[in-house]
Amino acid sequence: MTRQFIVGGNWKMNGSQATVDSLVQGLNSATLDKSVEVVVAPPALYVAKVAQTFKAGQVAGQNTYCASKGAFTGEISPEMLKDVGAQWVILGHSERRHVFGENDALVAKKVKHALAVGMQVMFCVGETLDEREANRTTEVVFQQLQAVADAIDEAEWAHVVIAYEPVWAIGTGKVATPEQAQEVHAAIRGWLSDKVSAAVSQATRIMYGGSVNAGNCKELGKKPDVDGFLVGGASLKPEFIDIINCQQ
Ligand SMILES: O=C(CO)COP(=O)(O)O
Repeated sequence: MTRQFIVGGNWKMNGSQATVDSLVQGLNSATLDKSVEVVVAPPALYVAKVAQTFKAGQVAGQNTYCASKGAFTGEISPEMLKDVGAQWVILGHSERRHVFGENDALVAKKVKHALAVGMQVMFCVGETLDEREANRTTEVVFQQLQAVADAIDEAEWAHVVIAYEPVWAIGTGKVATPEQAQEVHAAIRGWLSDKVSAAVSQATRIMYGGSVNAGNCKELGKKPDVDGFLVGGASLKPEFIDIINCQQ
């Protein structure tokens, strides 16, 4: 089963109208590997603008709430993202979990709602350093997966990409080794086979995220269960193009 390689740029809370324009222009004019699916996730305020101007791929929101509308001050719905031209949303990012206190139950509700609306979801999982050092990596990741698996139907996995982002590797410059990434990706694929289905296990793409850059992407990308990257800091720099083209 060939899974299309996917590279996402999570811009997090960075940029301005001017820098967003120049990032989009840079990607639009670059020569990108056409076999790679590219998705960029600008801050919510810039999603509409990027959806209109970005020609090199698709656009994601970085978060949404689990309701269509209503008295939820400060939140946006997946319907709103879709309305302005985004097809994707990142959910369960470790910064949402650890800085904003989102738990597995809330993340699962958000995934369920975004899928019901017809969005594609990048669903993030990953362990903290303490959890890794206590040999709890797969226990934590499987628990995060289980919450979503309990909330969605087997067919809905077709619209989910899993992003394995070890918390200790995010924004720290400490990248997982290709072997560490492969080990967890293979465990996630095994879990999908046991708990969802063999077909979903084979078809679901698993991206790696955490200090990916132009220097380490080639080796990570060679691993059989690494189907792409979710890139933070380096997605704001010209090297994002090298990461997209890492398989050439
Ligand atoms: O959180 C990430 C992507 O969602 C990874 O961030 P960095 O690439 O900056 O480590």
